[in-house]
Amino acid sequence: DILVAINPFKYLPLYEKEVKSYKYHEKTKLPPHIFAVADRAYQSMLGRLATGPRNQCIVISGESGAGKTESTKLLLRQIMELCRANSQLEQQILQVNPLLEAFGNAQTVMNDNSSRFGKYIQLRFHNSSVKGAKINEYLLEKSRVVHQDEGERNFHIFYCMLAGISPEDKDMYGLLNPTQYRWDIVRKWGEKYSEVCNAMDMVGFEEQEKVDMMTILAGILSLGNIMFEPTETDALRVTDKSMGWLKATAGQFGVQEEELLRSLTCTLSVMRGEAIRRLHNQQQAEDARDSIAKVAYGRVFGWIVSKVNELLAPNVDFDVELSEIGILDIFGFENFAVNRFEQLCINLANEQLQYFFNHHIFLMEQNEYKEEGIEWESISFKDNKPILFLGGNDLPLHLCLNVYVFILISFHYLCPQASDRDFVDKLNSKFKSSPHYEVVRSHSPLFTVVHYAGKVQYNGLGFLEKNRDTIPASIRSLFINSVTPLLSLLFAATISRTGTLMPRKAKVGTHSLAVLMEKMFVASPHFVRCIKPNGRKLPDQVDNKILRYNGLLETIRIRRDGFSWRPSFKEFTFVHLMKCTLCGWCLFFSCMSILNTTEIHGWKCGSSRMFFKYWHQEELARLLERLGKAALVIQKGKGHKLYAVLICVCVCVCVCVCVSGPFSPPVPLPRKKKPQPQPRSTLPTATLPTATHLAPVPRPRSKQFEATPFDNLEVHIELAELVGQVGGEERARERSKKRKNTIRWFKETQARKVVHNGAFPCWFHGMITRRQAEDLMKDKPVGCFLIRVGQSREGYTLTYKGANRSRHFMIEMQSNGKYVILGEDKAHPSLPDLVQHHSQVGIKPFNELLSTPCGQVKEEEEEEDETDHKSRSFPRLYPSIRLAMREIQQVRGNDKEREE
Ligand SMILES: Nc1ncnc2c1ncn2[C@@H]1O[C@H](COP(=O)(O)OP(=O)(O)OP(=O)(O)O)[C@@H](O)[C@H]1O
Repeated sequence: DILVAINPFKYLPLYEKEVKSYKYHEKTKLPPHIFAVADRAYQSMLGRLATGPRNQCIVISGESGAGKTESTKLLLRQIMELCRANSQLEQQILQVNPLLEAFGNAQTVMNDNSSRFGKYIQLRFHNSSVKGAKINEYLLEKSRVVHQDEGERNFHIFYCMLAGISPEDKDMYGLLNPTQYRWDIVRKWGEKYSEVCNAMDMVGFEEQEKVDMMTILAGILSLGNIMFEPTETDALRVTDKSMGWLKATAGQFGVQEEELLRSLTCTLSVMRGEAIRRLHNQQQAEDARDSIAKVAYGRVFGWIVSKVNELLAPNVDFDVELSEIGILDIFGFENFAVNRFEQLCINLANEQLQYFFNHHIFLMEQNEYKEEGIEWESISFKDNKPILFLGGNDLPLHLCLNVYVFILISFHYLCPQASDRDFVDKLNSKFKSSPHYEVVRSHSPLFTVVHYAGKVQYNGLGFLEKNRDTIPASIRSLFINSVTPLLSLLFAATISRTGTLMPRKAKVGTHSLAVLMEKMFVASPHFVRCIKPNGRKLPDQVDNKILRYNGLLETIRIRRDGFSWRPSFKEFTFVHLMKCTLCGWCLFFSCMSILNTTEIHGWKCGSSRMFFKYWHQEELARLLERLGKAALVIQKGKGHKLYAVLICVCVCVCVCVCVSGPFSPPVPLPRKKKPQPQPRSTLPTATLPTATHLAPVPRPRSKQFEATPFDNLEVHIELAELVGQVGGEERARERSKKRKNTIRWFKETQARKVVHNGAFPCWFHGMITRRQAEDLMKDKPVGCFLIRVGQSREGYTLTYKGANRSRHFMIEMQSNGKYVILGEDKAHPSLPDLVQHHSQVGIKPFNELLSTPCGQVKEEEEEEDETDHKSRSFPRLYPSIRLAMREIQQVRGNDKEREE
């Protein structure tokens, strides 16, 4: 199937809850929808759509601003919805997009939120639940950090950071007002910053890592403000005004100021064992400055991606086989006023994708009709192979090297001294007679490529340098020796040909688009073609020519007349017979006889495979399901009672789960009446029955760890109850061990964070049981809540008094020390923060607010907790950053005075 998605450029109520819950694979009459693509990919991966289980890939294409990124987000959301297992991993995966968007997207003239990198997201599943995710990123447009054409902006993260950061953090990182930076950073993106920080917390970044990364970004901005001037000798110097910026950059990058200056103003090379120093002229120094910024930014981005991959790696044994759904969202086709190296890469990647599409939809399909003897009137299409590949070679697609890439690489190896002009001359002489290339007569090294989507003129200036993309060894070793471990790690790592950060040395000649193509070729593809209805980004307006371009009409024709599902006889009988075999039916039936038992029409039979229209697959899946049910009834009748019992048990469990809801307590089993918990005078809150007694007993700070609300009577009673039962002693010992461990974990790692002004907040009830929590809630108003420590696991549970019963929410502890209510998308640095947040933002699924703390008797004093401040992370060279910033402010002050 191919989904044609037209960008509405306005809100449409198409993605609401009820639309999400449609069962697309069960209903054929539903209109086309991006959620249906998600559903089809998910069900096909599980082998539920009358096909065997297979890896899937969803290819999203279209020009810049056509809606690819939005479609990717909707696909991800829906797939997560379909495999909903309420695990934190799903929320983490959803947070990856805002994170990558902040660092990899920017405003362009074509799109206010344009992806400046390509991504292939691999979602990994075991059975029906998601187990991990991996992001592959391609060709980040790093040059944007130091240069933007008119109407274009820098990466979003810089705006977010400067607009959203608190004054204290600004001081800590060494940042000034946006207007103080030469690289354009003036727009306000306040809220986005907290969104990005939350995304990092949710995914699992450590606090110190975040601080180091933000400090590097601040360093990139400071670096941009370093200016040079010539001296009487040959050497260059940094202008007086920008000396402070040099110091700030050195502090932020964690390197020596003199060494940074040296690497900007000269190049060191070793010849025959002798070190030779070559002084830079002003242009070379500025180029060195810009290239450090580009490389540092590119590596930070690569690190974020590899960190995300590490944090979202599947946590399963190696021998567990995982299935996969891949989603490809690469930047769309681009044609700007000036098109550079980056545009050529982007457009060639799009060309390659178009070829993949043509290959699947037109070539493979029509070839199959011919080979299998199906009657077919051939549909012509615009083949873009000649634009892409070296003429006449018969290599498989993923091994073909693009002609331009080929020439660039050969230039790089064969003529290291060649200029950009030489490169364009070479292209001119090689392709002058090609219908897909036009020579441009000009002093500048210009050339035109006739792409599948239109003509684009490129400016070859800087092509060879950008293709080399190397940094001098002296700069590399400067950063490897940085006191900031993150920077040192970033520069010690190698970078693949497309810019991906590789912890170990990349294989020479890795052609990552080829690897991607290889992955996609072995998966079942689903295509989403995004269409930009007009170039003015306006809703309700469609330009006439839109439907004619990109071969859309031919695509629609082949979909209407063709057969999108073409299983071999073996594949078809495997699915339809094997399933039936389980119920003892139709063991030796052929494909034909299977189909003859149905009322499905319009399919065709080739010499080795079947040919079906797109709707046949769904109809067959429905028939199969009906057969499966019938088989169960028969099995029951034949005396397979065990099956029947098992099925009944499953149905009962499902019904129970559905009735009780995702967070509701299990139906309480009748229990022996227990004695009411008795208060222990020396311990606070946990076991005390009335609100007045629930007030925390303030204690001197030094004693806080001895006086946690633990070891209450109820625990001992429960344990005592177990002793005396069969195997009870063993179980009691086990439980007691678990509790002791949890208490130790709490005292050692948590107590400090929960304590406020020397006491535990009154909503914190220590280690009480679920039943105790519910008893405490009995007469409380709706909105009342408490937090308790898990009895057998290191973590917390929030008990909430809902409209007609108490609900229990697990609080997930992330590896980076953050707290998240399971299923929520906001991470919090502490439990008090979590409580504070959810007193204003409702908890899903009923949007419930925490309004009354259970046991609250007195207002908490508004005093800042010192422990909070002590545990903060700081940039490594914080004191020198402060000194430099003071110097910069002083210079600015002096300038102002002089002006006045
Ligand atoms: N389904 C949609 N509903 C409403 N608005 C949409 C939708 N899809 C896209 N848009 C609007 O169009 C803008 C551009 O979409 P998007 O960023 O997804 O384009 P793109 O194809 O990914 O572009 P690029 O290749 O430049 O990254 C969005 O910022 C949004 O305003």
